[in-house]
Amino acid sequence: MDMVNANGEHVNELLQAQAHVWNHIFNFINSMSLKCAIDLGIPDIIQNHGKPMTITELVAALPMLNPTKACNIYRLMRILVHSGFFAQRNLCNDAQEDGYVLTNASRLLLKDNPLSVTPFLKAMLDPILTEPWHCLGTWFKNNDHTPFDTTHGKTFWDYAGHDQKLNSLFNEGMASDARLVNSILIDKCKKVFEGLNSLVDVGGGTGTLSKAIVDAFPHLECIVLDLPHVVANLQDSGNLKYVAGDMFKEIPASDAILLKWILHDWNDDECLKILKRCKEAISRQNKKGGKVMIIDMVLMKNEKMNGEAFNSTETQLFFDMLMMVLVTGKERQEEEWAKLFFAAGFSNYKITPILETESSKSLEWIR
Ligand SMILES: C[S@@+](CC[C@H](N)C(=O)[O-])C[C@H]1O[C@@H](n2cnc3c(N)ncnc32)[C@H](O)[C@@H]1O
Repeated sequence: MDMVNANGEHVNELLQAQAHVWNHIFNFINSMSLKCAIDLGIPDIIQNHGKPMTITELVAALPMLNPTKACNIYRLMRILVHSGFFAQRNLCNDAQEDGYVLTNASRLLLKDNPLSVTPFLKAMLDPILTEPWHCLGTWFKNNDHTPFDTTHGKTFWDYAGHDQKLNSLFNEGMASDARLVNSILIDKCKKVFEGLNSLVDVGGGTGTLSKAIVDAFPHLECIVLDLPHVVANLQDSGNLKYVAGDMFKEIPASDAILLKWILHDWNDDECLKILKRCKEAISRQNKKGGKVMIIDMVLMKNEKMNGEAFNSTETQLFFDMLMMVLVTGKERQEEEWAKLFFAAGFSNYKITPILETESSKSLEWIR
């Protein structure tokens, strides 16, 4: 029955609104519970058990668990079952017990999974990256470039250059995403690499994607250009070379340039500078022009955002906010990308969808 309170408000609607607010207030509990499960090694323990694992077995297998906390593990597991990271299966034993099993999402968090996203989770949920979210409101009222700068007094890139912990966490997080993209990109976009003799992976991190490209196209000479603290101590091997430098100053000459998760880190003016440096690098190699390959997401149009694909819309919006809080970048809709490409002097572009949240844009530049 639809009850109305003394103020004339519909009680059901009021309660739904309250639940909506509460769920958003407590959204961080999902991330932090997941982080805790990773800290405790729960996905790997369940995987190694080889069959559905009862709560008693799980508690017994958790290393260093304080015995007084053992009675709380089922509460952590309950919320993670609710959020889809574990499922429960009946063990068909006399006790009619349930055992925990992994889901597709927690399989992606296993240490031995070559596509594990755990390094990305550890980087994104480290307090160095989560603290700036508390400064978002302050940042809207001050002159700082990013909430990260407001919190830490320096840019994200400067911080990583001076703090080995953030440098490693971030590089490993990026490498884990690159591994997942590799597994799909090289097959789907083979044609893009055909006919190229050289490639510079600008901001290529520790070279995970470039290594896979060189393995798939052994004739290709590939340079990974990144900041000195990222490529220090990395060994060249075969056709793959590391160069320490600044993409805003100069990019080594090449037939083609790869920009994976670079342009979304920067605002439009900064992106224009990077794209111009890319064009210069290509024209030094080949007067006839060349190709810039961009791997980034294309934000869906506003009218589609409230449509059926709620999960990928939310992922895209999360990434866009992340770019605002940590760096000076943003996620872009196709029109925004096109404006940028034409402003930088490119004559054409082609978009190839890879994942729901990522796509590869290849820019043709013909002189
Ligand atoms: C979001 S990460 C992407 C890494 C890699 N492309 C990937 O997707 O796995 C951005 C990269 O740009 C690099 N970077 C930032 N500023 C740079 C600059 N001025 N010159 C060269 N690289 C830079 C960072 O060190 C970092 O490795």
